[in-house]
Amino acid sequence: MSKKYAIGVDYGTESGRAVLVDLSDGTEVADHVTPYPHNVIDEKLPVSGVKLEYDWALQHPQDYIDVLTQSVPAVVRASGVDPADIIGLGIDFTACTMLPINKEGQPLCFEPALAANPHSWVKLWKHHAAQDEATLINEIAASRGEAFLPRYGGKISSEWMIAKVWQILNEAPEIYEQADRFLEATDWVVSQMTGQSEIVRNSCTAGYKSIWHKQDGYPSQDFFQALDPRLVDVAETKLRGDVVALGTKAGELTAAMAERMGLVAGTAIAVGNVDAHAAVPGVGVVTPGKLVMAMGTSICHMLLGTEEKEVEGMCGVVEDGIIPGYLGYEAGQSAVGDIFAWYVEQGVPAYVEKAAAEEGINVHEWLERHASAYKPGETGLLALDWWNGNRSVLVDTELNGLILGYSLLTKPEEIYRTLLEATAFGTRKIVDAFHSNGVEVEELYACGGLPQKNHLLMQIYADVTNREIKIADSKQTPALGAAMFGAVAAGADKGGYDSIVDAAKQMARVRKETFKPIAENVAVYEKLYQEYSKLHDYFGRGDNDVMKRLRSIREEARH
Ligand SMILES: Nc1ncnc2c1ncn2[C@@H]1O[C@H](COP(=O)(O)OP(=O)(O)O)[C@@H](O)[C@H]1O
Ligand SMILES: O=C(CO)[C@H](O)[C@H](O)COP(=O)(O)O
Repeated sequence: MSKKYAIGVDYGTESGRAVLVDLSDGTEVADHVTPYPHNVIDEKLPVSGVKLEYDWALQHPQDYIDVLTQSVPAVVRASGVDPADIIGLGIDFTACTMLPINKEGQPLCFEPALAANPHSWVKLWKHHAAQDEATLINEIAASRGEAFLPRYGGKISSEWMIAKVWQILNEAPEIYEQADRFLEATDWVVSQMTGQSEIVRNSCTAGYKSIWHKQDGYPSQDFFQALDPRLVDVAETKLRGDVVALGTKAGELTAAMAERMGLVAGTAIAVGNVDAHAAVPGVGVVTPGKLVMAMGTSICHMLLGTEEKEVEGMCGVVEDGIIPGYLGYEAGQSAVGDIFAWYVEQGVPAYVEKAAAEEGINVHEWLERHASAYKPGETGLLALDWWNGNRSVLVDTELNGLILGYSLLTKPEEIYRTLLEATAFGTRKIVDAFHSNGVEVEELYACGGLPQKNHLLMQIYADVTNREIKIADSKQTPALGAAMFGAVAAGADKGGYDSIVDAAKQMARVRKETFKPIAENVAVYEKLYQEYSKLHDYFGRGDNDVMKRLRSIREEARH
C-alpha cells in the first residue's frame, strides 16, 4: 500500500490552518494558514454596518469555508501528495462557537433579509453578552438541584450554547423562530463537506458546551420550562440531531466540495472536535495524570480521569469527551495571549517599539528579553489575570484585570513580566483545584503558539506550578490531533487507524527539552501565589464587588 496521509484543519480565533500529515509517523508535510477576512466582528456588522453592543464577538461563516477552499488545496499542492492517498480529514474548532441555520442547513446571516440582525451571525466562543441568561441558568439549576450542575463545576458559562440560544430568544425572538437549528460551527463546517441533510453533532461540544450527557441526554423539559416556557422543547427542536463519538466518520466528502478542496470525493470526514481537545492526542496524551495546556489567545486545560469528581469551576467533565474510555476534564482561562497582545498594542511607550524595531525583533520578544533580567518578586508587582473575565475557577465574565504595586520607577518589561506571572497563577489555581479534588496532575504538557514563542513564560509556569512541563513537538498540535481523528474516521483498512490511542502512539511527539521548576524561584512564587490568592478571593468571591460596580457605572454612562 502506498503511503497514506490525512489533513487536519484547525479553526482558531483569527485564522484557520490546514496541515497535511504522514500517517506512518505524524510528520507534518505541509501547512497553510488562511486568516479570516472578517476576523472577529466586535464593533459593527459587515455590509449593514449595524453597531454591536459591548461584550459581543461574532464571526462570518463564509470565512470558515474559505479556509477549506484555500488552505486545503495549498497543502496538497505544496506536498505533491496524490489526493487519492489522503484518506481522511478532521477539523477542530473554537467552541462554543455557534450559529443559527435554516432548513437547508445555511446560516441565517446569509439571508439578505436577516443579515442586518446581529443575532443571525455566528456567535464566537468569546461572545460574553449572554451573562444575564447564564446567571439565571445557574440560579435556576442550583435551586432545582439539577444533577448536571456539579459536572460543570457548579456553573454554566455565558460562553456556552444554552445561554447564547436564550439570549437570541430574548433579544431576537424572530431569529429564534426562523432558526431550524442552532449548531456548533464545527458541526456546520462538517455538514458543508459531507452535504448531509441530517446534521451530525459531536459528543465533545455537545457534552462540554450544550449540557448533553452520554446517559441522560440534554437537561429535562421541566428544567427548560423553568428557564422560560418558550424553551421547553429546545432540545428536541433546535438542538436535535444525533450526537456521535469523536473519531466517528460523519460522512464522505461530496464531489462538489472535493473539487473546491483539491481532494477526492468520498474521502472520510471525521465528526467535528474542539481545538483544545484535539490537541490532547496531538501531544500524545491518552492516559490520566497529564494536564495538557493549549496555550494561545486563551488557555484550555485538559485532563483525563477514571472517576467523575466534582471540581470547583471546571468547565466540565464529559465521558469520552476527549479520549474514548476516559472521563475528560476541561478548565480554562479566557485570556492569556490576548492579555499580552493588549499590553503590546495599548500599553507600551514609543521608545520600546523603536528599540525593538532597531534590534530587529517584535515587541513581545523585546519585552521578554528585558523581563528575563528580573528575578521572581523583583518587580514588586502583582496582577489578577481577568482581562476577559475569569473562566476557571470563578466562572465570572464580569471580573476585570488588576495590577497592584506600581511606582514612578515601574518599567514596561516589569509590567509584561507581571502579566505573564498573573496568567501562571491563574493556571496554578486550576491545577490545585483538580489535584486537591482527586483528579491528579503529575505532569504538564504544553502546546499551541505560546510555548514556541516565549521561553520566559514557560519557565514561569514551571516555577509557579512546581511541575515539569513537556512541550509538543508540533507547532500545529490541534491540527495534528484533528488529522489523527481523520485517520481514525478512515479506519485501518484504508491505511488509517482503528482508534485514537493507536494513532497517537504512532504520530504524536514531544520535544526532548522540557521546562523544569527551579527551586529558588518556586519558593518566591509560592509567597507571591499566596498574595495572588488573597486578591483573587477578595475581588472574585464577593468581599469587594468593585469590579461589578464599575461595570454598572460604565453601562449607565454609556446609555
Ligand atoms: N512572543 C510572545 N510572547 C507571548 N505571547 C505572544 C508572543 N507572540 C504572540 N503572542 C500571543 O500569542 C497569541 C496567539 O497565539 P496562537 O497560539 O498563535 O493563536 P490562537 O490562540 O488563535 O490559536 C496572541 O494572543 C499573541 O498576543
Ligand atoms: O473554549 C474553548 C475550548 O473549549 C475555545 O475554543 C478556546 O478557548 C479558544 O481557544 P484559542 O485560544 O485557540 O483561540
